[in-house]
Amino acid sequence: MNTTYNPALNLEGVTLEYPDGENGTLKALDNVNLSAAAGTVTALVGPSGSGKSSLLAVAATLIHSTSGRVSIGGIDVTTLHDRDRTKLRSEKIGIIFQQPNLLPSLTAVEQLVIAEHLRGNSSKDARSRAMEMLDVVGLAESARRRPHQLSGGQRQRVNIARALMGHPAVLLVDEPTAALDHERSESVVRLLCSITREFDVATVMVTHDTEFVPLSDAVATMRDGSLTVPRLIAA
Ligand SMILES: Nc1ncnc2c1ncn2[C@@H]1O[C@H](COP(=O)(O)OP(=O)(O)OP(=O)(O)O)[C@@H](O)[C@H]1O
Repeated sequence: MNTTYNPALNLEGVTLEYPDGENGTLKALDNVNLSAAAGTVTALVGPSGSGKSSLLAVAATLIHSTSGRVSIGGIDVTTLHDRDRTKLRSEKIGIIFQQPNLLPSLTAVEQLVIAEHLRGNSSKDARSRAMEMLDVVGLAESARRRPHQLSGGQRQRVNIARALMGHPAVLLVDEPTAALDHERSESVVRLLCSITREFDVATVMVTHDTEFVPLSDAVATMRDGSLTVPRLIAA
């Protein structure tokens, strides 16, 4: 029996350097370790410029770390060829940015169906799964609305539903409440927590709203590229 435990997302000794000046480098991530298990939300906090978005971009396999290991479900992505990494990203990772980036001319359900087509899945099931995911985020009644007919909170819910379309194992969320008022922010964070449990995904959420941190399972702080060991939050 194989008893090896592989967290959904694992970063080990990850360092990321950006070129800075003529010969210098800037260390945006400095020996970062982070492990996120399925069904849990890890909140990532820290001052501006501390490296939070860099960490998400490396975890999303959108940029290569300078050194260290990034694993998704036990697969070391740092050793994969570009095509395999792109495939793994599309099959395992859902990314939610602060701005939903919806296409203005498409209805809510079409936003989800087109994402599935871009993923190479043009099956007829895409539409029924899209309706299902809109229902999960409480927008079944708004499936035929276009972005300008939705509130900011509803647009962010479409964004979340779209990220769920590909059955991700890992959800990476960057400031999901940046454009929302307090009430809508809280309901979006609560929704992210409940889908994390319902779909058994590992969610890492960058947030400046420390008020909502207690809704997550653990919190880790970035400071000058270094990450503290995540602290568990009592239920
Ligand atoms: N493409 C880049 N090239 C060079 N330096 C970069 C680049 N992207 C980010 N940085 C630098 O890396 C450091 C970390 O930036 P990052 O965006 O990850 O921080 P952050 O914690 O997400 O900040 P914020 O909360 O303001 O979004 C900063 O010093 C930033 O200036």
